[in-house]
Amino acid sequence: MDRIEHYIAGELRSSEAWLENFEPATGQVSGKIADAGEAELDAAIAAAQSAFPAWRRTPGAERARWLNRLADLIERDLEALARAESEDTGKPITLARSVDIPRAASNLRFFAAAATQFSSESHLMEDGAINWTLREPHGVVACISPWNLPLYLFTWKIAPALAAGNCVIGKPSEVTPKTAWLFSKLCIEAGLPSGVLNILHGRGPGIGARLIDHPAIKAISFTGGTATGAEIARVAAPRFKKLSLELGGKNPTIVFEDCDWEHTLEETLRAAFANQGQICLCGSRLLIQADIYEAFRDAFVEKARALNPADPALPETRQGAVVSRAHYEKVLGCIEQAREDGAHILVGGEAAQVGGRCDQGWFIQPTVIEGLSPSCRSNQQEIFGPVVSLMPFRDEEEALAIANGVDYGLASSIWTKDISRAHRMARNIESGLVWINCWMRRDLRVPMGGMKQSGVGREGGWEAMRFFTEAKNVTVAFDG
Ligand SMILES: NC(=O)C1=CN([C@@H]2O[C@H](COP(=O)(O)OP(=O)(O)OC[C@H]3O[C@@H](n4cnc5c(N)ncnc54)[C@H](O)[C@@H]3O)[C@@H](O)[C@H]2O)C=CC1
Ligand SMILES: O=C(O)/C=C/C=C(\O)C(=O)O
Repeated sequence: MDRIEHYIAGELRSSEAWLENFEPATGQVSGKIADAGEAELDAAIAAAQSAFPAWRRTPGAERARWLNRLADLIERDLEALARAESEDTGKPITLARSVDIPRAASNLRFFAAAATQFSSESHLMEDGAINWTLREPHGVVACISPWNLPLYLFTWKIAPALAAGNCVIGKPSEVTPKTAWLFSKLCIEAGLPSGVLNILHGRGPGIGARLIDHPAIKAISFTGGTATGAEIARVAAPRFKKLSLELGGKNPTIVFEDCDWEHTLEETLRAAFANQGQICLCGSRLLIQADIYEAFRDAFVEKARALNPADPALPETRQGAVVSRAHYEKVLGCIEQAREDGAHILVGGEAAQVGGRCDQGWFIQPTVIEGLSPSCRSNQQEIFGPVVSLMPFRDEEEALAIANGVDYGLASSIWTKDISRAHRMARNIESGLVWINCWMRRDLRVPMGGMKQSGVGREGGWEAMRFFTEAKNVTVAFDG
């Protein structure tokens, strides 16, 4: 049984209170998680504050060396980390091995490079002055990450924060704490200076709420549900803490009659069901042009039927378990609600039975539904599970009206060979990310984030480095 402890001032540290950790594939307890309280928060803040003066003065090239060293250790331990991620989340081991853990290392390497390239700007004034814009780290910042891509999103936040010279209190999801705990052991092995990074485990409404409220926290980067994002904004905004909120989505996948058929089928299936539909970028509304609606629907349903949930530890598994009992019940409840609203379930619609060691696991059949109006609950609320809703559309105008007719605006994908149409759609669609003939092709340099209730601010590339710094402009007059 794992005993998952905090990482404070360069050491592992436990708590009086403990939570249980579960393995979604078996539904069994896999370990205990220390649940941080006031004392651990105070210790972590004190450690970060005392590390900050030296860390902010550490040259970018040296901060980069630390981040690269941690990336090396992640790559060395890829197999163990992938296994831990799969056990903790229920995701297929193959996905953890090929996506989650390599991306965690890439995040660290990417922002290591950024630390060496991020520079001050200057602007000459022709009447005899020069502006010199400094970018200074905030001090102690909070990085709060969710359970769907645990180490991937944890490192996506802490890497730019550290690269920019901040000291960090990381708060991984209490649902999937394991890889952040293994990462803290790698930080100890690497000898990362004490207090530069601290990791507190525990309940969101407990230590998470305390953390965002703490006056020493100058900026908060959060990824998770929209309701939690709203609560964080309510607490943080009146104290003028800097906020980056990456929240939910109800993303449209828009398939035109001239799409590349096989490629579109494969990729829209992946967009709907990757990680059991538990990625904020997943395409949970599949809009299909009327002329091809029935043929595309039938081919899509056939492919979805073949995605049998199975033991995530097996290398051939493509669909694993959903992350927790609570989430399993939530998703099944959403399917029930769709039924009540009159949905026609084309495939799935039930819990999936996976035998053997997974007999008690939290598996849901990949589910495809149709027949609901764009405005009904199932087509408006984020389900965040293996459920996709199909809707026909006549033309671009109707596709845009459906696509934009939700409170979210995170991601969209457009499938057509007509590049002019693709550009017109991209211009008019309300989402922070638009993919044309691809889905989730990630370039770490691009701004990543959403419009409307999908969030505030952007992550990635220079956006992240700017978020984790405060601009200070110095104007120097000279005799021209
Ligand atoms: N990126 C995304 O779009 C994600 C969306 N979700 C959505 O959110 C729904 C709820 O999932 P949850 O696990 O409850 O996610 P959540 O948004 O509550 O949790 C994300 C992180 O926030 C922390 N947290 C929770 N309450 C907090 C508070 N008051 N102050 C500070 N930190 C807090 C959690 O401990 C966790 O580390 C899901 O059903 C799903 O629809 C969940 C995870 C990721
Ligand atoms: O940055 C990415 O590649 C993916 C981000 C995904 C999320 O933020 C999410 O699913 O919550």
